[in-house]
Amino acid sequence: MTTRIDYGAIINEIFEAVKNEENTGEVAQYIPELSGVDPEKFGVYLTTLYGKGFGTGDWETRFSIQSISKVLSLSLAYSILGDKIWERVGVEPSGTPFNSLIQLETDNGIPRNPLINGGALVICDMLISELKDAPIDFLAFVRKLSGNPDLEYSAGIARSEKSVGYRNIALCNFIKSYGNIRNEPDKVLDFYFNMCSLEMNCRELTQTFMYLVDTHHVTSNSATLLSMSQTKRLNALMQTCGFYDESGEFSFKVGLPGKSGVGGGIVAIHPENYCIAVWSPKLNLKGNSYRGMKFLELFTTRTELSIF
Ligand SMILES: NC(=O)CC[C@H](N)C(=O)O
Repeated sequence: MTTRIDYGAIINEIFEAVKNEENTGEVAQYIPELSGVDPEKFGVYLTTLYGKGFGTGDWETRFSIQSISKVLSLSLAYSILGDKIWERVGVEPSGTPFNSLIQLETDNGIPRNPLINGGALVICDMLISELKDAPIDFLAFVRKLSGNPDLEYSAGIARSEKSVGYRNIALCNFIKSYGNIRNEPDKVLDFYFNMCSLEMNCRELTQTFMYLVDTHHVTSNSATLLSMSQTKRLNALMQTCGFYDESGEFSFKVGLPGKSGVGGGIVAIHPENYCIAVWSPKLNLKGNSYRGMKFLELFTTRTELSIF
């Protein structure tokens, strides 16, 4: 089915159309180091299941992947601990912003899902307990997954976020008060800020996420990471929770499992078919890339390749 689609031509055409429209929204301001990123950056890359790649615009420029990293830490924790992780974090969409504290009190410190900040902090806590040195081991894991040994955290961005990280510090301490953070909050937060500061370009993102495209384990080394059922579950979580309180909208308009980050990146998966990454730093009011959402909506409409 997919071989007849000229991905390269379609990507270029939609890229030009979106680029010629007004670029609305704002670059994330609350992390000082991120606020200086050029708002006009715009890149796209698609990798197919069998490794063909198509890129346009600024796809070679690395950016801060921020919350997209939450899928990677979740995958690692899931591969180590299996279904035990669901005792400490839920699988329901939160319907609230990514850094919201509001449900945690009624939910006794169990975050609604692992893709909001509270849930990701609990996953970081699990990894600290399980790994010898979580920041180092996690980076090694991502490098292996991506096949790219020179991926790095951005020390500057991690430091910058930590210096104003009041919300995440509050979240981590609040969850700790319910006993759902086992390690020292400072240690958990340091790992979390490092994890979010990981930098990749659009192509590297698609290559890293191929394990979620290859749900039947036909090409990549994904079989060594997660079972087929676990892979499907991760895609289900991205479908329902990947865009915070805009997850319904993303499903409605794009129709793919995906994950966004406040650096302006979005990665989306068409299981058994392709992975696509878009980067454009201006965010809408829900914290998702304005052009990224627009591009993907047009892309799945044009190719008729959403999962629905
Ligand atoms: N949505 C995001 O990408 C948020 C990640 C960011 N590091 C934060 O914790 O606020």
